[in-house]
Amino acid sequence: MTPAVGLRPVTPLGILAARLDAVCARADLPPDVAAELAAVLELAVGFEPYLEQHTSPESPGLAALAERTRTAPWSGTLEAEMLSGHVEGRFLAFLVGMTRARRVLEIGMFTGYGALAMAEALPADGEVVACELDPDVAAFARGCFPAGARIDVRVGPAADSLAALAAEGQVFDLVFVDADKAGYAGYLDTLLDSGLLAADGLVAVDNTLMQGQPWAGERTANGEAIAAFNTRVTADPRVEQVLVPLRDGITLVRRTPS
Ligand SMILES: C[S@@+](CC[C@H](N)C(=O)[O-])C[C@H]1O[C@@H](n2cnc3c(N)ncnc32)[C@H](O)[C@@H]1O
Repeated sequence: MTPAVGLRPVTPLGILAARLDAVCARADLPPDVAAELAAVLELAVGFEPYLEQHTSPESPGLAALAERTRTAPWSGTLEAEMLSGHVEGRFLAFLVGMTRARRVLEIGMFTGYGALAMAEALPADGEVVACELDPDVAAFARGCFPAGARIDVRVGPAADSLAALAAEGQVFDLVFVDADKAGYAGYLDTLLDSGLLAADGLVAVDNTLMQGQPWAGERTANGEAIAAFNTRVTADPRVEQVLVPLRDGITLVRRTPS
């Protein structure tokens, strides 16, 4: 996604472009190095806008939700950059359509962009259940959803919501995991072990590139958590997976065919 004006880059490519831009601005570069760096910068800067331009547009409801999120006064651990956005939303909507999902679960809703993108792609009898820890952002999301959006919001720690959903006997065809990174391994175990994930269900796990931290530079706590999750899931014989380099990385996971 193209970072909106004022938003800091949060994808490996966005960070790469910003760092290259800073290097290119240096006045002490030899002309041939400056010319080569400028060409590399052009490649990096144009990549994510090109994806946006060649992806079907977002619905008016999603565009309005994204604008309200960008202009809201965030504080604490929540920030506008958390929003998944146009290209990722379209990707999630494609997953709903391709898997013919009727029941979708989101773990980590924020202002509801991913939840609404998936809900828009559901058949008439489908539903999204979206888990969110923060009651204020859950209320913000509810205020953004159009009438009849078919999104059941569960407020509280996702581990508790998953236990409740499992106790209710709920089963999901598609699950989007996008909450606390340290919780990812536990969420995947619960989905696989509790019956929450349909036998042929698909799990999409967000931020599995975590701004490049698993393989480059220093790691934050989130970088450590994602590196450990990636190592664990790759070695897990219960599942097969592919890491799609969209935005900050989305790993698609499903049970290994028997
Ligand atoms: C990256 S944002 C989600 C973005 C959203 N999926 C979208 O499509 O725009 C992560 C969200 O997970 C929530 N979260 C963090 N820890 C959580 C937990 N333990 N249980 C439920 N939600 C949690 C945060 O409050 C935040 O709103």
